Amino acid sequence: MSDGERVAILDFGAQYGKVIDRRVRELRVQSEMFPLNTTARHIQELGGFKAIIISGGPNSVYATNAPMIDPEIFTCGLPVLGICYGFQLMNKLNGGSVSREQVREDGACEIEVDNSALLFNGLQPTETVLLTHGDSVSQATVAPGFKIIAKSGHHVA
Ligand SMILES: NC(=O)CC[C@H](N)C(=O)O
Repeated sequence: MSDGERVAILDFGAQYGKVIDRRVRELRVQSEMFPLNTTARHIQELGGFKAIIISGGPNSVYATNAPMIDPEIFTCGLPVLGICYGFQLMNKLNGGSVSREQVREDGACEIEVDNSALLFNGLQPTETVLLTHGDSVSQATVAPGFKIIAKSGHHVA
């Protein structure tokens, strides 16, 4: 990205929202955090945004009053990275579904990564990451047109 270009982070209440912000800035890309109800139109009117990140959050997409997102976020032409709740919401709103697992994954967990995917360039095929979720998306529930490029399922801590 060049000067003046930036990433919009929609904050769904993750404890690590500020960490996402800091990590993006460490990549020398400007970022700005917005409340979860920010519209795609608002982001476009501000100008200069080249991508959108949707953070995680404490809710389940099926909970009563689960926070929603402007669906135009997914059609406004900007690439979108959904993390945790953000990813689950993205999957649901694009025709997939989300299921509640018997066992939560919290803490350090091993994940398998398709490091031929651009997003994971430079990572090892197996990485240890911090997870906190009870809902999941699987091959059976992933939205049409989406491709799974990382998966969890093995607790290591
Ligand atoms: N980390 C998150 O965003 C968690 C999302 C959701 N509450 C879950 O348990 O799966």
